[in-house]
Amino acid sequence: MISLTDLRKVYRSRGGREVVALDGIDLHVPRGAIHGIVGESGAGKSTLVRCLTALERPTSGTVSIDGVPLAGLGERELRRQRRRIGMVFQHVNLLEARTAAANVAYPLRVARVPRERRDERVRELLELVGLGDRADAYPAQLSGGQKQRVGIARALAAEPAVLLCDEPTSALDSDTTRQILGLIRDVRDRLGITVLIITHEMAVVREVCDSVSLLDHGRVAEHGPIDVVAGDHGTRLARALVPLPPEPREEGRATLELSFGGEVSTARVLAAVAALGEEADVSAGTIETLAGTRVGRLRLSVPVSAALVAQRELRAAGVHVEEVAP
Ligand SMILES: Nc1ncnc2c1ncn2[C@@H]1O[C@H](COP(=O)(O)OP(=O)(O)OP(=O)(O)O)[C@@H](O)[C@H]1O
Repeated sequence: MISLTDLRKVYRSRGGREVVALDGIDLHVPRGAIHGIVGESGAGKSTLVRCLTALERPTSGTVSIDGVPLAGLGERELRRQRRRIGMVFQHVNLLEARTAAANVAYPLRVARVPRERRDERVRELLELVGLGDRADAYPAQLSGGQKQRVGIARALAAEPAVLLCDEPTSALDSDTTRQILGLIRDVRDRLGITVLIITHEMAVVREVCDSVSLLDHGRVAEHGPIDVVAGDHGTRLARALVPLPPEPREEGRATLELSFGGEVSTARVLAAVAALGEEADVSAGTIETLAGTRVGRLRLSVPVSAALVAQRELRAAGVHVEEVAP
Protein backbone atom coordinates (compact mmCIF):
# COMPACT_ATOMS: atom_id res chain seq x y z
CA MET A 1 0.00 0.00 0.00
CA ILE A 2 1.18 3.51 -0.83
CA SER A 3 0.09 6.39 1.36
CA LEU A 4 0.97 10.05 0.85
CA THR A 5 -0.46 12.49 3.35
CA ASP A 6 -0.41 16.26 2.87
CA LEU A 7 2.87 15.95 1.00
CA ARG A 8 4.62 19.24 0.20
CA LYS A 9 7.88 19.89 -1.56
CA VAL A 10 9.16 23.42 -1.92
CA TYR A 11 12.38 24.03 -3.86
CA ARG A 12 14.39 27.12 -3.09
CA SER A 13 16.39 28.48 -5.97
CA ARG A 14 19.73 30.21 -5.45
CA GLY A 15 18.08 33.64 -5.75
CA GLY A 16 15.83 32.69 -2.82
CA ARG A 17 12.78 32.19 -5.06
CA GLU A 18 10.44 29.38 -3.97
CA VAL A 19 8.95 26.79 -6.32
CA VAL A 20 6.10 24.77 -4.82
CA ALA A 21 6.47 21.46 -6.68
CA LEU A 22 4.05 19.47 -4.49
CA ASP A 23 1.32 21.36 -2.71
CA GLY A 24 -0.43 19.08 -0.22
CA ILE A 25 -0.78 15.74 -2.00
CA ASP A 26 -3.04 13.11 -0.44
CA LEU A 27 -2.90 9.79 -2.23
CA HIS A 28 -3.78 6.33 -0.96
CA VAL A 29 -3.34 3.35 -3.24
CA PRO A 30 -4.53 0.07 -1.71
CA ARG A 31 -2.48 -3.10 -2.00
CA GLY A 32 -2.88 -4.79 -5.38
CA ALA A 33 -4.29 -1.72 -7.15
CA ILE A 34 -2.87 -0.15 -10.32
CA HIS A 35 -3.01 3.64 -10.02
CA GLY A 36 -2.11 6.10 -12.76
CA ILE A 37 -0.71 9.59 -12.23
CA VAL A 38 -1.13 11.95 -15.14
CA GLY A 39 -0.26 15.61 -15.47
CA GLU A 40 1.35 18.10 -17.77
CA SER A 41 5.03 18.84 -17.81
CA GLY A 42 5.99 20.61 -14.58
CA ALA A 43 2.95 19.29 -12.66
CA GLY A 44 5.21 17.60 -10.10
CA LYS A 45 5.29 13.97 -11.28
CA SER A 46 9.07 13.52 -11.09
CA THR A 47 9.20 15.22 -7.70
CA LEU A 48 6.54 12.79 -6.48
CA VAL A 49 8.60 9.84 -7.72
CA ARG A 50 11.73 11.18 -6.00
CA CYS A 51 9.85 11.64 -2.71
CA LEU A 52 8.46 8.11 -2.96
CA THR A 53 11.88 6.62 -3.50
CA ALA A 54 13.34 8.83 -0.75
CA LEU A 55 15.76 10.47 -3.19
CA GLU A 56 14.16 13.73 -2.17
CA ARG A 57 13.14 14.74 1.32
CA PRO A 58 9.64 16.27 1.45
CA THR A 59 9.33 19.75 2.98
CA SER A 60 6.40 18.39 5.03
CA GLY A 61 3.89 15.54 5.01
CA THR A 62 4.45 11.80 5.03
CA VAL A 63 5.24 9.02 2.57
CA SER A 64 4.46 5.48 3.77
CA ILE A 65 5.02 2.21 1.98
CA ASP A 66 3.07 -0.70 3.46
CA GLY A 67 2.42 1.36 6.58
CA VAL A 68 6.09 2.28 7.18
CA PRO A 69 6.73 6.05 7.05
CA LEU A 70 10.00 6.88 5.27
CA ALA A 71 10.73 9.93 7.42
CA GLY A 72 12.83 9.15 10.44
CA LEU A 73 14.38 5.95 9.04
CA GLY A 74 18.12 5.58 9.41
CA GLU A 75 20.36 5.15 6.33
CA ARG A 76 20.34 1.35 6.59
CA GLU A 77 16.60 1.01 7.13
CA LEU A 78 16.01 3.48 4.34
CA ARG A 79 18.09 1.34 1.99
CA ARG A 80 16.04 -1.70 2.99
CA GLN A 81 12.81 0.23 2.54
CA ARG A 82 13.95 1.43 -0.92
CA ARG A 83 14.19 -2.19 -1.95
CA ARG A 84 10.46 -2.43 -1.24
CA ILE A 85 9.98 -0.29 -4.37
CA GLY A 86 10.84 -1.74 -7.77
CA MET A 87 11.44 0.90 -10.44
CA VAL A 88 10.62 0.58 -14.13
CA PHE A 89 11.80 3.44 -16.35
CA GLN A 90 11.13 4.63 -19.88
CA HIS A 91 14.74 3.84 -20.86
CA VAL A 92 15.62 0.50 -19.38
CA ASN A 93 19.37 1.04 -18.86
CA LEU A 94 20.45 -2.58 -18.97
CA LEU A 95 24.10 -3.53 -18.57
CA GLU A 96 25.02 -4.08 -22.24
CA ALA A 97 27.88 -6.47 -21.54
CA ARG A 98 25.71 -8.77 -19.42
CA THR A 99 23.06 -11.28 -20.47
CA ALA A 100 19.37 -10.85 -19.66
CA ALA A 101 19.82 -13.33 -16.79
CA ALA A 102 22.83 -11.46 -15.39
CA ASN A 103 20.93 -8.17 -15.56
CA VAL A 104 18.05 -9.64 -13.56
CA ALA A 105 20.53 -11.24 -11.14
CA TYR A 106 22.31 -7.95 -10.49
CA PRO A 107 20.09 -6.62 -7.66
CA LEU A 108 20.15 -10.08 -6.08
CA ARG A 109 23.97 -10.05 -6.11
CA VAL A 110 23.94 -6.62 -4.49
CA ALA A 111 21.57 -8.00 -1.84
CA ARG A 112 23.99 -10.94 -1.39
CA VAL A 113 21.44 -13.63 -2.21
CA PRO A 114 23.28 -16.99 -2.38
CA ARG A 115 24.15 -18.21 -5.88
CA GLU A 116 21.75 -21.17 -6.03
CA ARG A 117 18.76 -19.24 -4.77
CA ARG A 118 19.71 -16.43 -7.14
CA ASP A 119 19.81 -18.64 -10.24
CA GLU A 120 16.46 -20.15 -9.35
CA ARG A 121 14.90 -16.73 -8.77
CA VAL A 122 16.26 -15.36 -12.08
CA ARG A 123 14.77 -18.35 -13.92
CA GLU A 124 11.38 -17.75 -12.26
CA LEU A 125 11.46 -14.04 -13.04
CA LEU A 126 12.39 -14.51 -16.70
CA GLU A 127 9.57 -17.08 -17.00
CA LEU A 128 7.18 -14.61 -15.38
CA VAL A 129 7.95 -11.92 -17.96
CA GLY A 130 7.81 -14.39 -20.86
CA LEU A 131 11.54 -14.52 -21.56
CA GLY A 132 12.35 -17.97 -20.18
CA ASP A 133 14.08 -18.86 -23.45
CA ARG A 134 16.15 -15.67 -23.77
CA ALA A 135 18.16 -15.87 -20.53
CA ASP A 136 21.48 -15.88 -22.41
CA ALA A 137 20.65 -13.08 -24.85
CA TYR A 138 22.50 -9.76 -24.57
CA PRO A 139 20.50 -6.51 -24.57
CA ALA A 140 21.62 -5.74 -28.15
CA GLN A 141 19.93 -8.97 -29.25
CA LEU A 142 16.59 -8.02 -27.67
CA SER A 143 13.74 -5.84 -28.98
CA GLY A 144 12.61 -2.72 -27.10
CA GLY A 145 9.67 -4.61 -25.61
CA GLN A 146 11.90 -7.53 -24.56
CA LYS A 147 14.34 -5.12 -22.90
CA GLN A 148 11.46 -3.59 -20.96
CA ARG A 149 10.46 -7.13 -19.89
CA VAL A 150 13.99 -7.65 -18.56
CA GLY A 151 13.64 -4.27 -16.80
CA ILE A 152 10.41 -5.43 -15.15
CA ALA A 153 11.97 -8.75 -14.10
CA ARG A 154 14.93 -6.84 -12.61
CA ALA A 155 12.56 -4.48 -10.76
CA LEU A 156 10.75 -7.48 -9.27
CA ALA A 157 13.92 -9.32 -8.21
CA ALA A 158 14.01 -8.03 -4.63
CA GLU A 159 10.31 -8.90 -4.15
CA PRO A 160 9.14 -5.30 -3.78
CA ALA A 161 5.76 -4.31 -2.34
CA VAL A 162 5.38 -1.57 -4.93
CA LEU A 163 6.19 -1.38 -8.63
CA LEU A 164 6.77 2.24 -9.58
CA CYS A 165 6.63 2.67 -13.36
CA ASP A 166 7.83 6.02 -14.70
CA GLU A 167 6.64 6.40 -18.31
CA PRO A 168 7.13 2.64 -18.84
CA THR A 169 5.87 2.52 -22.42
CA SER A 170 6.69 5.98 -23.80
CA ALA A 171 9.52 4.60 -25.95
CA LEU A 172 7.46 1.70 -27.34
CA ASP A 173 5.09 1.30 -30.30
CA SER A 174 1.40 0.72 -29.64
CA ASP A 175 1.40 -3.10 -29.98
CA THR A 176 4.40 -3.46 -27.68
CA THR A 177 2.84 -0.97 -25.27
CA ARG A 178 -0.25 -3.15 -25.05
CA GLN A 179 1.87 -6.23 -24.38
CA ILE A 180 3.90 -4.53 -21.65
CA LEU A 181 0.77 -3.18 -19.98
CA GLY A 182 -0.72 -6.69 -20.17
CA LEU A 183 2.41 -7.97 -18.46
CA ILE A 184 2.14 -5.33 -15.71
CA ARG A 185 -1.46 -6.37 -15.09
CA ASP A 186 -0.46 -10.03 -15.09
CA VAL A 187 2.33 -9.35 -12.59
CA ARG A 188 -0.13 -7.53 -10.33
CA ASP A 189 -2.64 -10.40 -10.58
CA ARG A 190 -0.04 -13.05 -9.77
CA LEU A 191 2.00 -11.23 -7.13
CA GLY A 192 -0.64 -8.91 -5.64
CA ILE A 193 1.85 -6.08 -5.92
CA THR A 194 0.74 -2.40 -5.78
CA VAL A 195 1.53 -0.52 -9.00
CA LEU A 196 1.92 3.20 -9.57
CA ILE A 197 2.25 4.30 -13.19
CA ILE A 198 3.40 7.83 -14.02
CA THR A 199 2.43 8.62 -17.58
CA HIS A 200 1.46 11.34 -20.00
CA GLU A 201 -0.43 8.82 -22.15
CA MET A 202 -4.14 8.52 -21.40
CA ALA A 203 -4.18 5.28 -23.42
CA VAL A 204 -2.04 3.72 -20.68
CA VAL A 205 -4.54 4.76 -18.03
CA ARG A 206 -7.45 3.40 -20.05
CA GLU A 207 -5.71 0.12 -20.73
CA VAL A 208 -4.39 -0.86 -17.33
CA CYS A 209 -5.25 1.44 -14.40
CA ASP A 210 -7.95 0.81 -11.78
CA SER A 211 -7.85 4.44 -10.67
CA VAL A 212 -6.18 7.68 -11.68
CA SER A 213 -5.09 11.05 -10.29
CA LEU A 214 -4.60 14.21 -12.32
CA LEU A 215 -1.73 16.28 -10.98
CA ASP A 216 -1.85 20.00 -11.70
CA HIS A 217 0.59 22.54 -10.25
CA GLY A 218 1.54 20.17 -7.45
CA ARG A 219 -2.03 19.35 -6.45
CA VAL A 220 -4.35 16.43 -7.13
CA ALA A 221 -6.92 18.27 -9.25
CA GLU A 222 -9.13 15.25 -9.99
CA HIS A 223 -9.00 11.59 -8.99
CA GLY A 224 -11.07 8.44 -8.74
CA PRO A 225 -11.70 4.92 -10.04
CA ILE A 226 -11.67 4.75 -13.87
CA ASP A 227 -15.36 3.88 -14.26
CA VAL A 228 -16.42 6.79 -12.01
CA VAL A 229 -14.01 9.28 -13.57
CA ALA A 230 -14.93 8.29 -17.14
CA GLY A 231 -18.64 8.69 -16.33
CA ASP A 232 -18.14 12.16 -14.81
CA HIS A 233 -19.42 15.02 -16.92
CA GLY A 234 -17.19 17.76 -18.19
CA THR A 235 -14.13 16.98 -16.06
CA ARG A 236 -10.64 17.10 -17.56
CA LEU A 237 -10.04 13.41 -16.85
CA ALA A 238 -13.37 12.39 -18.44
CA ARG A 239 -12.54 14.40 -21.55
CA ALA A 240 -9.09 12.89 -21.74
CA LEU A 241 -10.32 9.33 -21.12
CA VAL A 242 -13.09 9.53 -23.73
CA PRO A 243 -11.62 12.01 -26.22
CA LEU A 244 -13.26 13.59 -29.25
CA PRO A 245 -11.10 14.63 -32.20
CA PRO A 246 -10.40 18.36 -32.61
CA GLU A 247 -12.24 20.11 -35.41
CA PRO A 248 -12.55 23.61 -36.85
CA ARG A 249 -15.51 25.83 -35.93
CA GLU A 250 -18.10 26.81 -38.46
CA GLU A 251 -19.32 30.37 -38.83
CA GLY A 252 -22.87 30.85 -37.47
CA ARG A 253 -22.97 27.53 -35.65
CA ALA A 254 -22.59 26.63 -31.97
CA THR A 255 -20.89 23.50 -30.67
CA LEU A 256 -22.56 21.41 -27.97
CA GLU A 257 -20.85 18.52 -26.20
CA LEU A 258 -23.02 15.79 -24.75
CA SER A 259 -21.80 13.24 -22.25
CA PHE A 260 -23.73 10.29 -20.96
CA GLY A 261 -23.49 6.86 -19.40
CA GLY A 262 -24.77 4.91 -16.42
CA GLU A 263 -28.51 5.51 -16.04
CA VAL A 264 -28.81 7.40 -19.31
CA SER A 265 -28.92 4.89 -22.16
CA THR A 266 -27.39 5.52 -25.57
CA ALA A 267 -30.83 4.95 -27.13
CA ARG A 268 -32.32 7.76 -25.05
CA VAL A 269 -29.54 10.14 -26.06
CA LEU A 270 -29.82 9.28 -29.75
CA ALA A 271 -33.61 9.72 -29.61
CA ALA A 272 -33.20 13.14 -27.96
CA VAL A 273 -30.69 14.17 -30.63
CA ALA A 274 -32.95 12.92 -33.44
CA ALA A 275 -35.83 14.92 -31.96
CA LEU A 276 -33.83 18.12 -32.54
CA GLY A 277 -34.31 17.66 -36.28
CA GLU A 278 -31.89 17.82 -39.16
CA GLU A 279 -30.36 21.16 -38.26
CA ALA A 280 -28.54 19.42 -35.37
CA ASP A 281 -25.55 17.74 -36.94
CA VAL A 282 -23.53 15.10 -35.05
CA SER A 283 -19.94 15.93 -36.01
CA ALA A 284 -18.04 13.54 -33.75
CA GLY A 285 -18.79 10.83 -31.24
CA THR A 286 -17.36 8.12 -29.03
CA ILE A 287 -19.31 5.39 -27.27
CA GLU A 288 -17.43 2.68 -25.43
CA THR A 289 -17.21 0.56 -22.33
CA LEU A 290 -14.51 1.52 -19.84
CA ALA A 291 -13.97 -0.56 -16.71
CA GLY A 292 -17.36 -2.18 -17.33
CA THR A 293 -19.23 1.13 -17.64
CA ARG A 294 -20.78 2.42 -20.86
CA VAL A 295 -19.66 5.99 -21.49
CA GLY A 296 -20.31 8.22 -24.45
CA ARG A 297 -19.62 11.68 -25.79
CA LEU A 298 -21.15 13.35 -28.81
CA ARG A 299 -20.37 16.66 -30.40
CA LEU A 300 -23.29 18.47 -32.00
CA SER A 301 -23.17 21.40 -34.33
CA VAL A 302 -26.37 23.51 -34.28
CA PRO A 303 -27.25 26.95 -35.66
CA VAL A 304 -26.39 29.60 -33.05
CA SER A 305 -30.07 30.67 -33.00
CA ALA A 306 -31.15 27.13 -32.00
CA ALA A 307 -28.45 26.48 -29.39
CA LEU A 308 -30.39 27.44 -26.26
CA VAL A 309 -33.53 25.51 -27.17
CA ALA A 310 -31.45 22.43 -28.10
CA GLN A 311 -29.67 22.52 -24.74
CA ARG A 312 -32.97 22.82 -22.88
CA GLU A 313 -34.49 19.87 -24.73
CA LEU A 314 -31.45 17.67 -24.26
CA ARG A 315 -31.32 18.43 -20.54
CA ALA A 316 -35.03 17.65 -20.25
CA ALA A 317 -34.21 14.22 -21.69
CA GLY A 318 -31.60 13.72 -18.93
CA VAL A 319 -28.54 14.30 -21.14
CA HIS A 320 -25.58 16.29 -19.80
CA VAL A 321 -24.81 19.04 -22.29
CA GLU A 322 -22.37 21.94 -22.40
CA GLU A 323 -21.84 24.61 -24.99
CA VAL A 324 -18.19 24.74 -25.95
CA ALA A 325 -16.89 28.29 -25.99
CA PRO A 326 -15.96 29.46 -29.51
N1 LIG B 1 15.71 20.61 -8.16
C1 LIG B 1 14.81 21.56 -8.41
N2 LIG B 1 15.02 22.84 -8.05
C2 LIG B 1 14.09 23.80 -8.30
N3 LIG B 1 12.92 23.57 -8.89
C3 LIG B 1 12.63 22.31 -9.27
C4 LIG B 1 13.57 21.24 -9.07
N4 LIG B 1 13.02 20.09 -9.56
C5 LIG B 1 11.80 20.44 -10.06
N5 LIG B 1 11.57 21.76 -9.89
C6 LIG B 1 10.34 22.49 -10.27
O1 LIG B 1 9.24 21.85 -9.64
C7 LIG B 1 8.11 21.80 -10.52
C8 LIG B 1 7.70 20.34 -10.73
O2 LIG B 1 8.71 19.69 -11.50
P1 LIG B 1 8.69 18.12 -11.86
O3 LIG B 1 9.97 17.82 -12.56
O4 LIG B 1 8.35 17.34 -10.66
O5 LIG B 1 7.46 18.07 -12.90
P2 LIG B 1 7.04 16.88 -13.90
O6 LIG B 1 5.54 16.78 -13.81
O7 LIG B 1 7.81 15.67 -13.62
O8 LIG B 1 7.44 17.44 -15.31
P3 LIG B 1 7.99 16.58 -16.61
O9 LIG B 1 6.82 15.76 -17.08
O10 LIG B 1 8.35 17.69 -17.57
O11 LIG B 1 9.15 15.80 -16.15
C9 LIG B 1 8.54 22.51 -11.79
O12 LIG B 1 8.11 23.84 -11.70
C10 LIG B 1 10.06 22.43 -11.76
O13 LIG B 1 10.64 23.52 -12.44
